[in-house]
Amino acid sequence: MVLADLGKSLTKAISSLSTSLTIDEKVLDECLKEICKALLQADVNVKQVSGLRNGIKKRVNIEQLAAGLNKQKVIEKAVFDELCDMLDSGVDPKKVELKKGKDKTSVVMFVGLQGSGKTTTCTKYAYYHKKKGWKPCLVCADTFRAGAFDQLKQNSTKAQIPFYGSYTESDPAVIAQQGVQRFREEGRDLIIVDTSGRHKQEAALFEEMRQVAAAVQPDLVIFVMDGSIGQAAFDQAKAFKDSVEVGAVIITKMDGHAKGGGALSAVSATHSPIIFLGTGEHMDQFESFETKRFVQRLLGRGDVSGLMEKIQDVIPEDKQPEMIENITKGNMSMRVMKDMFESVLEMGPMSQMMSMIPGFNSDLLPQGNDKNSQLMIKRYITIIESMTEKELDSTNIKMLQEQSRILRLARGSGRAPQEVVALLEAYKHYTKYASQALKAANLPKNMKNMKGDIQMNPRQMQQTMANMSRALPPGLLQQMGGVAGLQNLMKGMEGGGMGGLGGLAGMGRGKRK
Ligand SMILES: Nc1nc2c(ncn2[C@@H]2O[C@H](COP(=O)(O)OP(=O)(O)OP(=O)(O)O)[C@@H](O)[C@H]2O)c(=O)[nH]1
Repeated sequence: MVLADLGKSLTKAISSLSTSLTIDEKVLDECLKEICKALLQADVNVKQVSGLRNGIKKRVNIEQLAAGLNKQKVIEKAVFDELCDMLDSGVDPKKVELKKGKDKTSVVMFVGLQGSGKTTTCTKYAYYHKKKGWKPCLVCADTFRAGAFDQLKQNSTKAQIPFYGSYTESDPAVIAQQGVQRFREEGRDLIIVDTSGRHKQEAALFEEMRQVAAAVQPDLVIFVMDGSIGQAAFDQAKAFKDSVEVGAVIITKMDGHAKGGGALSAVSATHSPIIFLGTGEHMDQFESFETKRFVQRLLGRGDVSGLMEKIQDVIPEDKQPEMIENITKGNMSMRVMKDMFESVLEMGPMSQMMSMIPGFNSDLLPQGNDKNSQLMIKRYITIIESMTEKELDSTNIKMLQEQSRILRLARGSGRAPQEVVALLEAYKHYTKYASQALKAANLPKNMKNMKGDIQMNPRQMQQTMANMSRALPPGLLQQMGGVAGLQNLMKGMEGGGMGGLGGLAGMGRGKRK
């Protein structure tokens, strides 16, 4: 999970309240001390930390709290609200959201220092929008770094996104203008322009940025910065904002960097909205940022809306009702199972998805296991691909388990017979428990509502996840810490594992966007 350590420390500090017999000023101060320590360790600026502390104290006046009020819940809510305030730039991210329109082309220009992850992020941003139905394309206006052209070209080929660049033209403004013109003529609706970086903020970089901006007249300028620099992000973000009209910020390298929290709060303090976070080197390690959802996740409450958004991204809308209905009724064919596996692969790393589920702890997935589970799913898909049409559409497990069939499938897919057996076992688990899980969550109804509110309360979510966990293929279950790991998890979800934040339950049911 993003900022896992900070999240753990905050949750621990809040949970400590539940172990005190009475919550008085002293207990509150102790809890606040731990919260402040965690934030300072994440490199959040001292002034901001002390502001947050005072803010919580103001919101929670222990002496004046009416008797009978649940003090712990009042404190939890105050912590949540103050963290949201600290990470809120004051600018509504919706204002900078790209709007799709008939015959409309949006031009987005990326700026940032060298090595900040700008080029990687351009492709992630293009890929993200491609999955949402846009027709993105990439223009390389970075003539400063020799390898930039090839890097962006390679990335765009991998993501199957059109690319424009030049080995011979040395003026970035000219390349940018030519690329934008070409793609406008081709009817692309999102043109992303990657610009040069420099090792440090210098006049030449800012001048070049202004020239490219004048040439392409961007609808949005996105500043990309490296999250590992912590609170130093404030000066950097401000310098870019003062030199070119920065509309939004993307913070990269939020995976595994202790200082990420500092970077987030520092950028918000410059009043620039953060719209995405980079959480790894791969194309799908990219998450949209929304303050409340982020804080919910930070405090172990998951991000159900984000998870639903991901599911919606990968399962075509017209296929959703049919797929959900089939699974709910327990009529899942191997063909549907293959669609599901493919969707899981597209959704990105398992650990990222897990961290969006309330109460799930990213620690449950041992490091490096994302790759193993993806590999296993790919093998299952290979086996399914060697099935006949009749087998693909069958829901008759007995027929699929015939020995001669297992051997034929193993030969046809080049996999071991044991792997075919494992796939059939996984299929059995899925059909049984996925159906129960969807019924418990009333998903067929909720799928229809997804554009609006998500009507799943935390208890339903726990039930759903309990069933879903049982539906996991045995190998995958093992990688998640086995049955013991899951039992711990479920216990945690029922008790303080949701960060002891059960009282904030209603807040999870907000709007999607
Ligand atoms: N761990 C991690 N690495 C990242 C992330 N984003 C980018 N990187 C890596 O950071 C390094 C620099 O990324 P680039 O995209 O080449 O940086 P750049 O800002 O375009 O550099 P210039 O083109 O020289 O300006 C590469 O090794 C990327 O793989 C991220 O979110 N997490």
